[in-house]
Amino acid sequence: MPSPTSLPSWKALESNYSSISGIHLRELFAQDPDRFNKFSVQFQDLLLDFSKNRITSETFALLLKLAEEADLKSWIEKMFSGEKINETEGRAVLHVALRNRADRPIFVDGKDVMPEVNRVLAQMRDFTESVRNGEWKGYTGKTITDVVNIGIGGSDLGPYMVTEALKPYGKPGLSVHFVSNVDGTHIAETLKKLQPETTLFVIASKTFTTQETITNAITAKNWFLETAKDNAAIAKHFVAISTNAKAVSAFGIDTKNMFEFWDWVGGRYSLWSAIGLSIALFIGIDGFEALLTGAHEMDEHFRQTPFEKNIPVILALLGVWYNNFFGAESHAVLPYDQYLHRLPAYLQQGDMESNGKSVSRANQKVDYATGPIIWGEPGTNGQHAFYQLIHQGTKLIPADFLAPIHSQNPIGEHHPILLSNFFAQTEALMKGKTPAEARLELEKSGLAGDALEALLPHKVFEGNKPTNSILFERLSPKTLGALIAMYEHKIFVQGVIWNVNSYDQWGVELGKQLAKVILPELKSEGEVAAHDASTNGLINFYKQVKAKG
Ligand SMILES: O=P(O)(O)OC[C@H]1O[C@H](O)[C@H](O)[C@@H](O)[C@@H]1O
Repeated sequence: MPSPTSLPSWKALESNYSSISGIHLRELFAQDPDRFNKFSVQFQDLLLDFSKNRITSETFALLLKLAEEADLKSWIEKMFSGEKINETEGRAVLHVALRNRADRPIFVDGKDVMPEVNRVLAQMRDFTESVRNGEWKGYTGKTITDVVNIGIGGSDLGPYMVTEALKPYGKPGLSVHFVSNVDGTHIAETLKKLQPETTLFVIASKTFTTQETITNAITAKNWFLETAKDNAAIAKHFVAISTNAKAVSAFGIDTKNMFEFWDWVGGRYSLWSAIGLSIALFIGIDGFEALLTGAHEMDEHFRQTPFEKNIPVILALLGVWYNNFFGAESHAVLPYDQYLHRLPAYLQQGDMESNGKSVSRANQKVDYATGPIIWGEPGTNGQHAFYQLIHQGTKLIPADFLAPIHSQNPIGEHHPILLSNFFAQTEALMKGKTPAEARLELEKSGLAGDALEALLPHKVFEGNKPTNSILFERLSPKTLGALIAMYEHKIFVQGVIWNVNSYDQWGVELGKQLAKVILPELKSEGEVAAHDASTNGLINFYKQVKAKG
């Protein structure tokens, strides 16, 4: 696979960029009344309007050509057929198998993975139903009222984001909590609200070696045993989700209370696996399967739709366009739905841990930009915080706006007000306000002379800021599944174009290694001198102040 910058379409895009970078989106809309129809796609209840992007038909054609030249079609087939495309770890990448509702056989090392996937799903069904209908009892015979998922990264962000997003579908009387941070405050504040006899702990860790998760799990176990005083009671209150049965039983959880998944499921792609147990407990297994169905349908759309109508492909190509040709460093995710408040955080791991790479699949340092910085907040909160910078700052921030047509809480005028802000913001970002328009407004307000001239430049909006608008009927489990899968495939396509392995994460290792060295130093007597002056200084300052009590 050659460097993307050597592809003919890349060169053509460079000259396309030179010819269109001076053109304003206003002009593009004025030139072509059909622009919305040309640059929007509908898939089921979801509409993607990408007409407010700085592209012409020629740009779009060249971007599609880039996908062809990057051999995207065959990469998609490689992923869906279980090829080991995570080369540095020698693993297949098969989150699509977890939601393969068509049960199409998918082989890894000559073995169809689907029977195992279905077995664990059936185990999740049995377990979640018995907890939800009260058959599963705690050690004193009470039903479970609280589920605490202990996990971090991919073993936290997905289930947390989804249970927040699907709150209206949750079972009344059953609450879910998430503890991820090793900061004792996280678990302490969570446990304050809970009773050991009605609490179920779900210890979620692919490796079951993650320091934060094991530390939190031990604290949870100690807290539980302080009251239960009987190790046999653990079986009723602790279950594990992992690929590492040995470590699970070493921790003291019976492996019959373990839900398995496999090394071909990446952590940040694992909410579809048993890692989704807390989701299934909260919304029920049928709701969880609806989430899988939504994702599966997006998978099929991605696999089978020509690139020009393929939503993940289009989003990915537009991202490449801004990242590599306009030099945009970040990408904002702006959900106009309070239930999606954790989506930006979830996508930070999904995207940044996947494509935050600087070495190519050819094991060479890349000389082009790869994954963007992902950030965002729900609308309208963001409008009153950072939109100023998007509108009038010096940086180009492409953004995704997402919203449901129907609110789950249709109270008074709230939802039309929310959506009017969505539409207004994307319009304002696109159109801006010209100096002539701003002047007219100021004149109408009675301003004149030097005062007007001084204020005028501050009142001008350049506009020409690109946005994607993604509207969907309502935030159901199925639609949410489709939305998440849409972003997963967007990330995949960008990884293919940038020629990086989106499925390893070596960059998280160094800090872990060094923390292992520092932890005993914090506990030992005397000053440390083994690090650089800054690190020594910080550690010794900590020790001095700590010693004072
Ligand atoms: O599920 P675990 O094995 O506990 O891993 C939890 C997380 O930690 C790692 O350091 C990785 O950065 C993440 O990709 C992973 O999701």
